[in-house]
Order: sequence, then C-alpha cells, then structure tokens
Amino acid sequence: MNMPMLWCVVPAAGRGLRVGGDCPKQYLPLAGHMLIEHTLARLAAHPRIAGLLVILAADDTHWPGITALGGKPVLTTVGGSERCDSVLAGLNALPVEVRDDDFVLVHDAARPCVRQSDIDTLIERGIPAGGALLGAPLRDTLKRADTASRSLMTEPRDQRWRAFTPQLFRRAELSSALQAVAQAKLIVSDEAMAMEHAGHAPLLVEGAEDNIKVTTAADFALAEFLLVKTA
Ligand SMILES: Nc1ccn([C@@H]2O[C@H](COP(=O)(O)OP(=O)(O)OP(=O)(O)O)[C@@H](O)[C@H]2O)c(=O)n1
Ligand SMILES: C[C@](O)(CO)[C@H](O)COP(=O)(O)O
Repeated sequence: MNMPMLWCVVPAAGRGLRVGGDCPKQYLPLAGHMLIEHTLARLAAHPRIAGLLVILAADDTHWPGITALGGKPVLTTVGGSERCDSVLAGLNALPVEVRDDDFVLVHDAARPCVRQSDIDTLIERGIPAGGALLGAPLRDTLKRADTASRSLMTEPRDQRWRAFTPQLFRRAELSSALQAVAQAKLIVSDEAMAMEHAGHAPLLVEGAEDNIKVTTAADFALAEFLLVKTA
C-alpha cells in the first residue's frame, strides 16, 4: 500500500527560560550532542518522515546549519513570539510539494526521546481519524493549589490526558485553525487546542510517558538516561 511520506514541523524558536542556561535549551549539551540534534535525528530516522522544517528564533545564533539528515532535507524558517506563531510560520514555509490536504507532523525540538514506535502508531491511527496527538492518561492524583501551594481540592482525573508531541493534522486545516486563534488573539499551547477551537475533536493516541519535554535543568539528566533506554 502506498504510504504517504510526511513532513515534520519542529518548533525550536523558544528561549528556554525555565532552564536558565546561557543559550536556548535546544542548543544545550545532552549526551554529547545538542538537545535539538537528538530530536532531529530521531525524526529523520523515521521511514515515514520526508523532511524537517525547523523553526528558529529571528536572532538565533546557535543553529548548527544542518541542511540534511539521514538523506532527508532540513529546512528552516523564522518563528514568532509564541509557540503557536512559530508553528503557523513553519506550516507556511513548507515546500510546495506539501499539499493543503497532506498530513504534517508537529514535534517539539524539546522532546528528544520520542519513540519510533509511537510515531508509527500516531500516523497509523491518526490519518484515518483525520488528526491525532500523542499523549497519556493522567495516572496521578491531580490537585488544585492556591498561590501558597496549598492543596485546595482534588480535581477529577478521569478522561484527563497529558498532551505530548508529535501532533498530526492536515496542513490547511491546522493553518486555518491557527490563523483563527491568532485573529481571536488567543494563545494556544498546542496544535490540538487550536483544532478544538475550530470544532475538531482530535484523537488522543497513548504514547510512552518517557517522551518528555525538556523544560527545566533537572530534565537534562532524565533525558540523558532515557535517550539510551528509548534508542
Ligand atoms: N515562541 C516559541 C516558543 C517555543 N517554541 C518551541 O516550542 C517547544 C516547546 O516549548 P517550551 O518547552 O515552552 O520551550 P521554551 O518556550 O523555549 O521554554 P520556556 O517557556 O522555558 O522559555 C520548544 O521546542 C520551543 O523551542 C517555539 O518554537 N517558539
Ligand atoms: C506542545 C506541548 O509540548 C504539549 O504538551 C506543550 O503544550 C508545550 O508547552 P510549552 O509551555 O510551550 O512548553
């Protein structure tokens, strides 16, 4: 069966403020390479990924100038002040070969431990569903806290999921949804939120919880351990 190849948009225009490093976290060292190099290598190694479109900050001085990985093209464009602005810029910069109704993946540069098998499952289940995202059901008790970090109440956790990336949507549908939230001056934290705002109900596909987003300095040690385990 002819399995379509998908481009992957990689938001990498963040500042990494919660890490507090001397450069944006995607360029900090992790297991002998830059964090972003691990993420891009994982994505480029997937047989269904045709190419990578990496979104960089306008003043990025750290990008190592990668133009190809594993025989796949690596293109770049400039992002915006919010992640959702960057993703929209990436969608607009995809090659002309990517048609409006083609599915595209969006994956955070800050998630270097994504498993090939999870990308497989997302594509296999997400395309028939018209769009999907990796995630995991909440398994811990969820507390609502006050400003002094005192537990006020326990939130219901049934039907609550943590959203990961990659997320998979048709290029034009996602672009339209992101343009709509931008026009409404809304900030969405992931692509699925924009799609929900547009009236879609993207499929949640359970993925490994070790697909962590490197957000704080402490996450680097965990990511290094996981990179070996999830290789
Ligand atoms: N304007 C932005 C903000 C974030 N990102 C990217 O979106 C992903 C997830 O964002 P996050 O983990 O929040 O990264 P930062 O925004 O860099 O982190 P912080 O909030 O700590 O500054 C990262 O790969 C980041 O580079 C982006 O492309 N454009
Ligand atoms: C897209 C995401 O990784 C899904 O969990 C998350 O929303 C990114 O949030 P951030 O605050 O931009 O890290």
